[in-house]
Amino acid sequence: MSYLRPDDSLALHTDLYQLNMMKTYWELGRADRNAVFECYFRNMPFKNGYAVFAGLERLIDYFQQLKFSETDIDYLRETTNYPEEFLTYLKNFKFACTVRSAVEGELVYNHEPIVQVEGPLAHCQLVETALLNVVNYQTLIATKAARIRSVVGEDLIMEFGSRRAQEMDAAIWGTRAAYIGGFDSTSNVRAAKMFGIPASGTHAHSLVQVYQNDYEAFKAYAATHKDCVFLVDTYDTLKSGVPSAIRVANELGNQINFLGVRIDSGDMAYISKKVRKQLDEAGYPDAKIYASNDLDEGTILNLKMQRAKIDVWGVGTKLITAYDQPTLGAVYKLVSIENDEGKMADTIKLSNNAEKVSTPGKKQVWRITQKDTQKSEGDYVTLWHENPNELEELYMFHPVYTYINKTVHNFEARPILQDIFVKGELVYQSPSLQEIKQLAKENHDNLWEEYKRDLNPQLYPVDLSQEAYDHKMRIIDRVRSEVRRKDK
Ligand SMILES: Nc1ncnc2c1ncn2[C@@H]1O[C@H](COP(=O)(O)OP(=O)(O)OP(=O)(O)O)[C@@H](O)[C@H]1O
Ligand SMILES: O=P(O)(O)OC[C@H]1O[C@H](OP(=O)(O)OP(=O)(O)O)[C@H](O)[C@@H]1O
Ligand SMILES: O=C(O)c1cccnc1
Repeated sequence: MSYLRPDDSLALHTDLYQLNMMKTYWELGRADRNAVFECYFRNMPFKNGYAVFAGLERLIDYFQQLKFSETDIDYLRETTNYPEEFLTYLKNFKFACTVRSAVEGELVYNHEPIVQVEGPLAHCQLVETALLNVVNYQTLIATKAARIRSVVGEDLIMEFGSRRAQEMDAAIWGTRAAYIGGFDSTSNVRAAKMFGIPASGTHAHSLVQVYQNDYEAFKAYAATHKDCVFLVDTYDTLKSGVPSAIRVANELGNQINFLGVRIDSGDMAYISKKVRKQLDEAGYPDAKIYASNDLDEGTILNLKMQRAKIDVWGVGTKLITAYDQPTLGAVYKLVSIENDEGKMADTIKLSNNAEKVSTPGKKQVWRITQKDTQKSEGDYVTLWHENPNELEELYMFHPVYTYINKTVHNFEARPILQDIFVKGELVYQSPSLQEIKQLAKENHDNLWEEYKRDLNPQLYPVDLSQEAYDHKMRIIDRVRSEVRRKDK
């Protein structure tokens, strides 16, 4: 394959402007200044009440392998005017940042840091693109999956998205994210092998088209497989598909496990009820009805409302492409930088849009839980040195609409950002994927119902500490008055 060099690395999986900024910092002696960047998103995906964090595993792999290869350096030499000294600097690059992050399966919310990178400015700058690439996609898909899980209840959900995913990486990592968010299995065998996710599947219309007859096709499949789910809608579900499935099941008896039938078109409420009746009357009350066809949480909820007799859901396109919202919109902003005196100076990005004004300073996010209910009261974003556990009561207020406030007593505060790398060394032991999935489920179970509803959930409070708020206001005033002075 001509496009992949033998030493292909992910170091160039970055925007050119990151390398150009690195060059500026390097040439002017700022590359090693300590910097803090934070990643956060501004709006809740799918207008959901929570998001499920995913992507850390791949980020860990990325940071661990982050190195410019020979051919990366050759490529830059050929295509840019970077001087040899800068190329040597890149060649010797060894990632030296401290990375703190929410763990996978954690519920996260808008306007709070979910990943923080601290270390040499040039290193922090290089990783922005890949970090956002991974977190934006995987957190989006895990959240979509959680929405779908929340409407199916205890039913099985199979991930069918690979053929429609935005390329191969998305199929693989989207599947993993979907599993974290609550899916039970995947049709993608490679993803199943890589991550230990159960692989599952039925068969396609092509099998029936090959035999040009439902009965012959199901008989062929049954002769070669013990577990059988027959796809019954190629010609006529009620008149041909289901009767043929029943005939094969009757003929083969215990030689097969007749698990059920799949429907993939038509009015699935109406058809599934008829199919249920046919299966029950034929003596197969345990045979399950599988359904697929552009399903998402909206259609599934609607089908449930119509009392569709569907037991297992196959979901592809609308999950893996996050059909109704193609990106999480997470950003990565500089919040603090070492100044000429060697002190950290907190920085801000101003905007006319209050939502887009960044919050200066290195921060921690604390999940505030009532001790008696064990339910979360909201998240409290503090400057790094603050610890709300030292307080008797906590005054929490909306960072824009400050009249929305409350005082919380008898609480505990759990830090969300965990140390993953310290000065380039991995210090975090990743849990198994099963443990991550379980954590996501427990977090979801422990959330108040009003944040979990599919439509118009309550806004989960993400508040700034008084100190973080005052600090932000002071910096806004200072920057504005400096701009005004220069303008005169
Ligand atoms: N009872 C129902 N209530 C609400 N939505 C449904 C119901 N039955 C099916 N749907 C959904 O309606 C859409 C129908 O899509 P479409 O018109 O492509 O299906 P079809 O014509 O039956 O099948 P195909 O084109 O794949 O042969 C799908 O998203 C499906 O999930
Ligand atoms: O509908 P999704 O949620 O994406 O689930 C995956 C779809 O993939 C298969 O269809 P196929 O590729 O044969 O296309 P078609 O049934 O849409 O024609 C399967 O029968 C599902 O319909
Ligand atoms: O196994 C299935 O039924 C399946 C797999 C991928 C896409 N659609 C259906």
